[in-house]
Amino acid sequence: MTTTVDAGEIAKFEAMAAEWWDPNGKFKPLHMMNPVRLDYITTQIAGEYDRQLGTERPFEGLRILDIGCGGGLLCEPMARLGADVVGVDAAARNIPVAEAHARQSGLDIDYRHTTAEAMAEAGEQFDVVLNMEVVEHVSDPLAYLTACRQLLKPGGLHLCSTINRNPKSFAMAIVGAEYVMRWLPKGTHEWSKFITPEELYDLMTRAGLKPVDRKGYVFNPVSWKWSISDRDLSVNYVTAALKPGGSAC
Ligand SMILES: C[S@@+](CC[C@H](N)C(=O)[O-])C[C@H]1O[C@@H](n2cnc3c(N)ncnc32)[C@H](O)[C@@H]1O
Repeated sequence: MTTTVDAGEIAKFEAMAAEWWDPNGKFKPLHMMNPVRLDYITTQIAGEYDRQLGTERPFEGLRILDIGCGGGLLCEPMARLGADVVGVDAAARNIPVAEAHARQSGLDIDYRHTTAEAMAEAGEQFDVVLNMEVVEHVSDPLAYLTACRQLLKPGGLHLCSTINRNPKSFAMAIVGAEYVMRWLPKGTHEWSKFITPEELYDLMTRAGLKPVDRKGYVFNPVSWKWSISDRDLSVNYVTAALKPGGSAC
């Protein structure tokens, strides 16, 4: 089995593992983006599986995999919405941090230290694969996305966010976030590993997924808030894709 794990990238996340749940720590940008990420994720899942947001446990009965789950910033809200959640990360130290937080929150989440390809080889299947801010950290994005597709049931939903590659994303995501605002440790991101939306659509298609939507996440420095944009995918963006075959419902 080939691995898509980039050991250098994983070492960076191992070193920061204790800070996952500190809103002012090294994962501050993810905490700041979480409301818009969750807005997109919940809307897409509810639309695909015909669930009513605002009701109690609308995701009951859905099996969701959060691949590259980190400390569980997305697993926990999915579990609160009633989903059966598996969180997987290649960085071993993330797992006890995520488990301890879920325990404190009274949530039952199945966290595992493994990889997408190992899970796919074991034949695991999910209704939804969340693949948020991970693809820019793997060694082989095509092999990684192929494993993500294998992990979906036919008709299943793949949600993937990452960072565009252009001069603006270099200025914002690396110079701005790492050197000026110091939201992230220097060296967290490698600009050359960023992926344009066109490249991601092409990779997903080659991996056997059918892209169906893409949106940008845009930061407003005046309101200090993130919002979702139909047009501006110049830095952070998110995509939805389906595994062909079968019906999602
Ligand atoms: C930027 S963090 C995103 C965490 C989480 N998805 C979120 O958005 O809150 C990237 C995570 O992906 C994990 N990771 C990187 N490469 C991976 C791989 N090949 N398989 C599984 N996890 C990986 C890292 O250990 C890290 O926890």
